Amino acid sequence: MGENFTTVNRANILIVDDEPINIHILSNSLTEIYNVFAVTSGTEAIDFCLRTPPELVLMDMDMPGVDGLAACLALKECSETKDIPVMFITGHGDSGAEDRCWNAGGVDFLTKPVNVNTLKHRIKSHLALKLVTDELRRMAYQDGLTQVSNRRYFDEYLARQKKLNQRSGHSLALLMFDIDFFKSFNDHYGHLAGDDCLKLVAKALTDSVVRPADFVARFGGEEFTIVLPDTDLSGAISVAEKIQTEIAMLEVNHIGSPFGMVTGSIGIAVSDNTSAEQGDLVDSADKRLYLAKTTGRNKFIAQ
Ligand SMILES: Nc1nc2c(ncn2[C@@H]2O[C@H](COP(=O)(O)OP(=O)(O)OP(=O)(O)O)[C@@H](O)[C@H]2O)c(=O)[nH]1
Repeated sequence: MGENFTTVNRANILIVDDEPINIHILSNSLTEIYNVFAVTSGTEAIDFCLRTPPELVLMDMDMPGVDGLAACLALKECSETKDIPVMFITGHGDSGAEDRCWNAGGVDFLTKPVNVNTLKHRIKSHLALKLVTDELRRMAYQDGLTQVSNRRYFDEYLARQKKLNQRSGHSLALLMFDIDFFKSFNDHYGHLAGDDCLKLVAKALTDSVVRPADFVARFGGEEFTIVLPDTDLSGAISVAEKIQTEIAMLEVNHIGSPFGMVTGSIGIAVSDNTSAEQGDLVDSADKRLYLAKTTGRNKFIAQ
């Protein structure tokens, strides 16, 4: 004994098994260390993971209806659940069954009856690995200064939303936001104050959007983008107004601006089935941002 299994304290683990007795055995050996949840079918597992993604899934292979392999494949195909590690636990010890589990996207394979000690070690190791990969993924996709998503993630997210938007026929809105007279802000208050200002603006932008699919990213320098899925022109305009209010509420003094305070300009582009944007959404939003800049700043332009 003396082994410490709590590297990832109270991680959430989902057990998927159609036999309550198996759930009972596994859950009894893990509840002291982890938050253990259980469902009895592949369909319930997918629903659970979409609503409250656990850190790890222990998946039975054979289940009536959607079996473990199909459930794992479905989890791997969905962007919200694809990074949840799935460990298969099965009565089949043959290499064919094992191959099917790995091919479905499983990260591990244990045969019944499960050796509880082995199970705990394997879980601990997978959770430690997930912690590191989650952190690396976060660093790869987040802007280090403002903590909002970076340009790389924005490109991926927008491409994904465009595809969804084409399939559903719903509208997709994009806002480009740029701080006004930011060069003179840096020149007057210094670069560190400029960095603080960027952080405040990023927070104000994040506070301006409410839906889970709404997305804020730093496009580069003092320019940010906001992606609003399933949002039409009037929805995009109301978000732009909210952004202007939030930025005004920051009350950051800016002596080099005619407005006396930090403000921003916004270009809005919306694509939908009826009035598809000519060309690229980013390009359209950028052109309108430029127009907002050249016609006074501290405003938004939508068409
Ligand atoms: N502090 C700080 N400044 C940055 C950062 N990234 C870009 N900038 C500054 O943002 C300023 C952008 O200046 P310009 O592109 O001339 O735009 P502007 O002064 O805001 O003028 P308008 O956009 O026309 O209102 C430059 O001085 C950059 O150095 C950053 O990460 N931190």
